[in-house]
Amino acid sequence: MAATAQIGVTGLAVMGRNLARNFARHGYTVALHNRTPSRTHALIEEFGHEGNFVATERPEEFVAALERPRRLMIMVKAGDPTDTVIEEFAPLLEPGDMIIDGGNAHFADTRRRERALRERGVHFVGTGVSGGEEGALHGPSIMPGGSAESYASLGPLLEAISAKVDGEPCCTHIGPDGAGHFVKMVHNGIEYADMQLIGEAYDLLRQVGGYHPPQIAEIFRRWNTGRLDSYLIEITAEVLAHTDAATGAPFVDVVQDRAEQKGTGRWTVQIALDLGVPVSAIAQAVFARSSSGHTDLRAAYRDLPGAGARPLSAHEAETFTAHVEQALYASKIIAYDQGWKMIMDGSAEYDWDIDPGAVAAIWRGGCIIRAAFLDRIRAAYAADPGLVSLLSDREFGQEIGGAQQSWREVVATAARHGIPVPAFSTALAYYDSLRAERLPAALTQAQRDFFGAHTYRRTDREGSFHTRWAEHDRPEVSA
Ligand SMILES: NC(=O)C1=CN([C@@H]2O[C@H](COP(=O)(O)OP(=O)(O)OC[C@H]3O[C@@H](n4cnc5c(N)ncnc54)[C@H](OP(=O)(O)O)[C@@H]3O)[C@@H](O)[C@H]2O)C=CC1
Ligand SMILES: O=C(CO)[C@H](O)[C@H](O)COP(=O)(O)O
Repeated sequence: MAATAQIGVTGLAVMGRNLARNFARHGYTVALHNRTPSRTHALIEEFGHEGNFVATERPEEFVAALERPRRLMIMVKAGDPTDTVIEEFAPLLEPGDMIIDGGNAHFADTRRRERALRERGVHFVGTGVSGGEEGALHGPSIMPGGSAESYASLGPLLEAISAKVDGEPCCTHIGPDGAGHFVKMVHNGIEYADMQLIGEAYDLLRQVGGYHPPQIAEIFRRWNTGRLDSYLIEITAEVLAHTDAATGAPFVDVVQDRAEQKGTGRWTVQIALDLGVPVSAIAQAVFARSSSGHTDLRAAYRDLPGAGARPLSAHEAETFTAHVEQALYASKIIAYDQGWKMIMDGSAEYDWDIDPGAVAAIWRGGCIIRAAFLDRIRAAYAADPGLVSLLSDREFGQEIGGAQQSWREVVATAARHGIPVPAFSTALAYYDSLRAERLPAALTQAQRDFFGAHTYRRTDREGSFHTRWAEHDRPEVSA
């Protein structure tokens, strides 16, 4: 077989198929492979006219169809299937060739795979891809890791198929080995938090505001023309305006209220715990999904006493809606701030040298969390590349300051009406913890010293100290 393809894609389910079509639509010849050949043939039959494809069935044929250095993209189910596919293709490759894993792999797996393939001279490029099925076809946000050398060869192809904002590609080299998959993982963690916050806003507008789903869809549409302008707000309006054809009920009412997850949000929280980064809004979003699925616990708690929601008057509901918009925006700033802190701490831990402004820039288009807001984050890092927190940026600081009274009103109202708002309230608690002059952490340290002689530091002098709590006069000693 002649080596005519600039890129090959193996794994032709929703993502791989559309990425392959996107490459072909940009003029690249694309070799195709899938474990089950019928998917390859279906793609050719339906979309073969869109560009130059080389359909293959055997791994040897697939590799032989690729120009050197070979660029072989894997779009299969993350986890063991990715290792299976690597083991199948790696022996057929030569030094300088590239394997690009565009699946949602755990970055630790990517680091392991990159190390192993580097020993054979093959570049392994763990690449985050976001945008879902449509994004894959029309322009996703792409987060490649791996070596700078591999990016020099691969970058132009990925940039060509990525989304564009102001003419700039939503793709950049994130950093070595697992950096791309790490950043994609945090993207998904933020995605979980954003979705949970939007869900809480919807619940409040419905149960306290007394609005029906189509009215809430209108509110979201209005918000989508302002500072909350984002893909997730846009699709929420579409979902809420949709009527179920079978029952005539609002579609949202016929969907079971048990949220599922594939794992990237959970990984974000697990890794955040290891890094010691307090991503509390993301964690609450993960826990909210898991508690929604605990039907046994929900049945056990259902009849317990609590406040019930009492809809407000129309006039009060209008004021309340404005408060909810402020609370949603303020909480969103916190969730993104936590995500960025995690990216920067991960970058320091693994020596990746990630550019925080570049991450904001490539998330402005193509990805699920794309939002007008990301351009503001990009601008904040452009103004101060060493920004410790988004809230150190004057504009974000002023905005959250302006929103905080409404935010408190919303969290208090939710508590009074018995509406769970774990993400709104944890975001507010995070804000208040970090701005507090003194925290009860002092008491925690004293308790730890009492029961475990763990020592404490004093406010008035240097050093570590221990109080001998069991002795009568409780003497303090230097530790
Ligand atoms: N769906 C989405 O919105 C997004 C998905 N992703 C990630 O992209 C990747 C692809 O996702 P998606 O398109 O949804 O497809 P799936 O995750 O559903 O994976 C299906 C593909 O994996 C192949 N596959 C599964 N097991 C094996 C195996 N053991 N050996 C070889 N091939 C195998 C299937 O082949 P076969 O046809 O033979 O069964 C099929 O091509 C995943 O890692 C996913 O996490 C990333 C961003 C968004
Ligand atoms: O990567 C994605 C979007 O960015 C995928 O859609 C992912 O599956 C979303 O996560 P989950 O299924 O856990 O909600």
